[in-house]
Amino acid sequence: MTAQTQTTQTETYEFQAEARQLLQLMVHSIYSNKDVFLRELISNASDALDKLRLEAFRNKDLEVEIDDLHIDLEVDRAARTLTVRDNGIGMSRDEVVGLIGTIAKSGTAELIQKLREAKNTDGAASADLIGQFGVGFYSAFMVADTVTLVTKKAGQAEATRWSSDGAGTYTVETIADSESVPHGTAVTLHLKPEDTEDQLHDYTDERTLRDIVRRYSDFVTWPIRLETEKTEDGKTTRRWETINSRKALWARPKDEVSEEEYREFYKHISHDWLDPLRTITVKAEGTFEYQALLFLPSRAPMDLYYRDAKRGVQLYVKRVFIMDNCEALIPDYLRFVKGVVDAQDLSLNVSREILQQDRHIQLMRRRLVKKVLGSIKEMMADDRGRYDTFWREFGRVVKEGLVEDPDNRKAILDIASFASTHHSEDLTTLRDYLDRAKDDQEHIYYLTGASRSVIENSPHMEAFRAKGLEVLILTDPIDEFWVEQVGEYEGKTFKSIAKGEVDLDGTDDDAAEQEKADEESFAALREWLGKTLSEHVKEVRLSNRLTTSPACLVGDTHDLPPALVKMYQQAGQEVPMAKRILELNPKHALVTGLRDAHASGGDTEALTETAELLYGMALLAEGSELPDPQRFTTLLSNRLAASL
Ligand SMILES: Nc1ncnc2c1ncn2[C@@H]1O[C@H](COP(=O)(O)OP(=O)(O)OP(=O)(O)O)[C@@H](O)[C@H]1O
Repeated sequence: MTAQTQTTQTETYEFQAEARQLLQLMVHSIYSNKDVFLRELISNASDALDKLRLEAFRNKDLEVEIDDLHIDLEVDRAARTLTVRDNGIGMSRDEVVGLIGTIAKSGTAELIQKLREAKNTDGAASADLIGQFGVGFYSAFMVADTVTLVTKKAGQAEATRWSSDGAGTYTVETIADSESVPHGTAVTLHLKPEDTEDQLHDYTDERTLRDIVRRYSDFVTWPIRLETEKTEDGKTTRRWETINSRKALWARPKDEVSEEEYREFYKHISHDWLDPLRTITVKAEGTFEYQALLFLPSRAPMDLYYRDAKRGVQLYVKRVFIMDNCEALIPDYLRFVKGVVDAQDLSLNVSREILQQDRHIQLMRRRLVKKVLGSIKEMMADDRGRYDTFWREFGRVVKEGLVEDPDNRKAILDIASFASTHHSEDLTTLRDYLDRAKDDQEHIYYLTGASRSVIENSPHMEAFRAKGLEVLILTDPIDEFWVEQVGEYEGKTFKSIAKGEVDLDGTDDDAAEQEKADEESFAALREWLGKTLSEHVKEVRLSNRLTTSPACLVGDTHDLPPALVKMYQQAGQEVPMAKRILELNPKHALVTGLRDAHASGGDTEALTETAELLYGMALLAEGSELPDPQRFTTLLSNRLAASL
């Protein structure tokens, strides 16, 4: 943002690049339902009133009147303007520049990139994308050519005027006669001409405004007022009329609230433009009374995986807004849940620190978590399609709970689903996995890796495929952590197929005899290979998990898997990489050939090179990196050249 011109008081600024790009999308209206601009402006005004009431309560020196807080819609039909005015907290000049001229949200750049791509192909897709983000104030430019904002921060003397046509720049000036400006914010829209074909309605029309407010903002706790005209006996009078019912939705009995009201409330608090996937209501009576109205969104927000991702639950105390992003109420792994919790018996002065320690709050949090997990479970049973959408969007985050929240492990595993070798696309629950398994199967087999195809083609999978045993395919980074910690589900232990020995079924006598013979005939090779590859592996043994590959690498049961070690190392922790075990397929020609060449005292250098190649191939087959790719390719190309 750079100041280009400067008069005594008016400065022209450029919008931050990302803000400019988003604005352009607004001006060119990628979103078909333009009425929602009013919801966004009312929502901002309502937040500003909440903030002022709280500030006045906390700061007794702030001399402001808070008995008559409201949002006014003012219409000037002749000038074709609509003003949304609140007498809330207002903004200082610096805040106007910082808050309105820039977008400080994580993920903005990615969103714009995606929007650009989607816009070229599909308008609906881009509207969907913007829905995940919420553009708030900027949506005014869908319906207005010019937007002017006059604001004065409560308790300060200076008032500021901001104005822009939504192109590259905006102006900011300090108002000379600041005294006469009341605290709060007035946003004036110079409306574009009506164009019903483009769903651009006449926003100076009383009926239109009433309808939009009733539809989107009825439950806003502050009065939304409209100046109406009445002609009686030839005399016209004007008066302010409150046009929203102001009923706090969470306080009303569930059966008296329509689905649509819940949906609009969700959009009001979440700034999401899509409908929620599920609505969850909680009511607790007794010594600690509270009500909660929570929602599962239908789409993951852009910033879900950023460190500064906010939690979506707001805390109210006796209908008074206290704070956004209340981390004491909902754990990190449910950070996507949006909603409101209204507690009766807390002080309005409650701070984040106090909340963290409050025993009642901890109990409340536990109950909310149970309710959310329970609701997901219900959705799994009664609406599988919705559950699948939910899990696709949020499953990765929910699985963090397996590590973060040991008390709810079972409940989380109950609602989790996983890719598996049972089906190429559909996910499976653990319950279904166990139902398909043979009664005597003691383990839930899994393999972690970078992608489905790497896992499916890994040599570790061979014997399991041959025996028709189902293996879970775990590809999310978080999977590496929880499988290590969770241990079991319904008495069956999780077992990595790349760790420890496998004993897939009782071996018959013939097989046992064969095994014994193999052990003897490969003993010398194993010993020699163990020495030759000692830098890389701690042991060489015969495998019964391979059918087609010559060799694979496996970990000891209690070793950390290499991917996990790498993650810890990237996070700056010193964790040594444990050497693994090289398993040989005694039926593979390369392995028997190597045994024979070694037994007959073949060229040591050539044998050593073959050993190195064998180790390298085992790494490649499981999708790991080679320690020295250059050397591997040299050895391999020499071999290939010699064979031609
Ligand atoms: N009427 C208002 N009174 C006081 N501050 C306001 C008002 N309108 C906007 N703001 C400030 O400007 C900021 C940006 O508003 P904007 O509507 O663009 O985004 P938002 O409401 O924070 O989030 P979202 O993009 O999800 O709607 C707000 O967070 C608020 O601090």
